[in-house]
Amino acid sequence: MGIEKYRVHEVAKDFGLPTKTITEILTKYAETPKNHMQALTDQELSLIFEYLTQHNPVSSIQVIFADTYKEEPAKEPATKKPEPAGKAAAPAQGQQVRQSVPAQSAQSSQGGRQQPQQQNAASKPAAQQPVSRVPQRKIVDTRKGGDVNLAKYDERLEDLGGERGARMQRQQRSGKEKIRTNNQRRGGMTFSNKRKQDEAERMRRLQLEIAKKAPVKVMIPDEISVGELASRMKKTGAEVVKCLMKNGIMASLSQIIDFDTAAIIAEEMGCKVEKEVVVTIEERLIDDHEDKAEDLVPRAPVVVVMGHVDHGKTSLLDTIRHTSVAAGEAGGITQHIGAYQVQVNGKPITFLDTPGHEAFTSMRARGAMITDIAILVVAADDGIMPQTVESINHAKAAGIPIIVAINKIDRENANPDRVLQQLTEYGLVPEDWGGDTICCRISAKQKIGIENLLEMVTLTAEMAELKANPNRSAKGTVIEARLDKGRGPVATLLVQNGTLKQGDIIIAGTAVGRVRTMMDYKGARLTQAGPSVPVEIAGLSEAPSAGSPFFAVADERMARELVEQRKAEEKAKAAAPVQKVSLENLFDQIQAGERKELALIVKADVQGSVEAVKASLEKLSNDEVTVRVIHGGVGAINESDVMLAASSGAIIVGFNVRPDAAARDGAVRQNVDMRMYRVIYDCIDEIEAAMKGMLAPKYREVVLGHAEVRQTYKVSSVGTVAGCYVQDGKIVRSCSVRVVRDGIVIHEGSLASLKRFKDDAREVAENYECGLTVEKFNDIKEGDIIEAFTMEEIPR
Ligand SMILES: Nc1nc2c(ncn2[C@@H]2O[C@H](COP(=O)(O)OP(=O)(O)OP(=O)(O)O)[C@@H](O)[C@H]2O)c(=O)[nH]1
Repeated sequence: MGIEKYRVHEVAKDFGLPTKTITEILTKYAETPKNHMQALTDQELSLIFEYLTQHNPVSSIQVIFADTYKEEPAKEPATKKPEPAGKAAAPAQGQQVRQSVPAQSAQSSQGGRQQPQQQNAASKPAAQQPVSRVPQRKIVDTRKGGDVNLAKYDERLEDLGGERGARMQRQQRSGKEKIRTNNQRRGGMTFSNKRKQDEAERMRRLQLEIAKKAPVKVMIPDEISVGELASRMKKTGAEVVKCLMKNGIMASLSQIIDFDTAAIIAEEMGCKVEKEVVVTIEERLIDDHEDKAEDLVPRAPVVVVMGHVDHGKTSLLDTIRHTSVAAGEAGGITQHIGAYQVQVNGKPITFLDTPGHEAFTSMRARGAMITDIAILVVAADDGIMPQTVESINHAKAAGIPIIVAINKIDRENANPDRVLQQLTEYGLVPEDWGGDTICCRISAKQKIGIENLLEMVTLTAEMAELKANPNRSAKGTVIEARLDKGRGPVATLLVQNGTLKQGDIIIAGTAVGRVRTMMDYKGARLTQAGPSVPVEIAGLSEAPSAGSPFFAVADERMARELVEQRKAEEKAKAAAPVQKVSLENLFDQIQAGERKELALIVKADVQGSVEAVKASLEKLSNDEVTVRVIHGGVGAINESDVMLAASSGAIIVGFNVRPDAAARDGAVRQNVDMRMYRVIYDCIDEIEAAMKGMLAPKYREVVLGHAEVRQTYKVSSVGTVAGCYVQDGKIVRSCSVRVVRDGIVIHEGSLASLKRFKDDAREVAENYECGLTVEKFNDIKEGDIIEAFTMEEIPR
């Protein structure tokens, strides 16, 4: 077209249109919108022409010719001044011109020269009709170029250039053709594009519709938060919460629900459920497959010795060890490694060489079930004592058989029958009396009845059909571990399944390493150890904690990765509070189906109270939750009670008793809920309310401190003054106090006075002495503990 730098505003001006109209056309149809100063490409120009052509149709063909004539003279007036003739008749003439055009069309070539005068006259009305100007422009550029002028040029070119001209002409034609078809295509494309878009939109809607109808497939892992489930089902959180509520589950978006619940909800909401199997490093690393029955072979039983203080546990363990060693290899030096094995009639028995139930319970608290049988040592001259009862309850809670060893029968005042009688009170009916509890009379010191006891152990083990598969990688539990100056971390391991070999890579808690050396309890080097064999090994990166499970693994790199992961988890766990059972969360746990049993430990000042409370509390059992007192005893709440509570998920209930310092610390550390009561009915009411979710404790007791009574003075006008030493915390004048004697609360009330030397004191801090009197209580004795406490409102 030969138009160079034809700017938007120029085009607009030429068409007599506002620049905005042109830019609008471009915005609508061109690829890039333009502002008024920008130059237009040929394509954009033709686009504008095309648009204006389509939107400004010409009324008749005459107009075109009229314009053709008008166009040329338009250039000439500058040189040739138009004659002012017929000025008045101009409008009418303009009309005439248009009508006369057909007659002139035949001689169109001369038209240009013959018309100036008329044109001049016609130019005015044309200017007065801006609407008609637009089509005029359009026609000049497209039609005129094609139909009139080009044909003329073609003729000339043909004459002039011959072949070349013909070629050019062809090119020109095809070029023009191209432009046209391009234009046509453009227009067509806009149209078909729209259709295509419509079509695509329809298809999209259709697919959506189908997708909506087809059930969404959701992958649900073992546990999932309500929010995550909602997003996986492509539903809103509210919809899911509503559905959960419909099913009787009150859960917020962040709450975790198990697979079964999630699956029910998902199916109800029209989804197809698939279980998501998440393979952790642990699962990849640790071979935890079930053994086939044919691979299993009998293994030695693992036995623990329990009982009351001084009833002879250590003596019994020593006797057994020495008897067996003496019998096996005379003069053999035994090494203490926390566990050992003895042979009874060619059958091995593994003893955990850690007397007492502390170690046993602490392991169980970690979930380690390592013992198969418990030997309960009861001194025949002493009978059943508090720790004997604890031991019975620990073993019962672990679900292992108990063999009673009635010890010290050599003593003169030994009364084994009384022990048998007492045992029945704890549900252990001796075989002699028609029950199924094996009771052996022994003397650990005099080595009487030991063999029989051991035979009974093997017999019990046989009954239990204890088996393991020695042909797999080893797994077991850490019995104890320490840091040896020369050998580094050393651990006693009990292999529970498989065979541990020297050089194996093992992982135990956050410890990892290769088994560098392996020894049995006699200190003899071993290259491998099968099921139920205790060994001491060196080679771990650190000393693992007792009770941790260990595994022999194949991939050291992955094992180290797992250790790192565990360390990070431990760190996170240490930062997060542990969710254990308490009366406050009991109802929630029952509701969530997490708790079917409420385990309680009852401690009271007298046995009568224990029995009464036990009976009343167990009667609270209902369809949803069973109340079970797993241990009851007389005396202060001790660390062992706390450990049992921690390992069994129990709440401790105390009547007129207090926890000792170790128990208090342990309870805080292990998050064990301890409830102290003075009246049985208060306890029953509170637990009943907690089970029904109606517990509304508004106040919480805060212990301020403890003072020990060192001296007492009788002052006639005031009563008994106690000279005390504040052991911990502080004693505050306005606080409440309880007087505790041997772990038993003998009085609860408030202070009548608090003095430092002769002056009244508002409070007395730790490690200071003070004098105090208790309101309406004068029976204070030396050695009593004054516990100071206040009631604090629990913020809701
Ligand atoms: N006469 C007699 N004394 C025994 C017998 N068994 C143990 N004793 C004695 O009872 C006391 C306590 O024995 P231990 O074996 O230390 O008792 P324990 O149960 O291990 O005690 P703790 O380790 O304190 O829990 C020791 O003086 C033993 O000598 C026995 O069969 N006969």
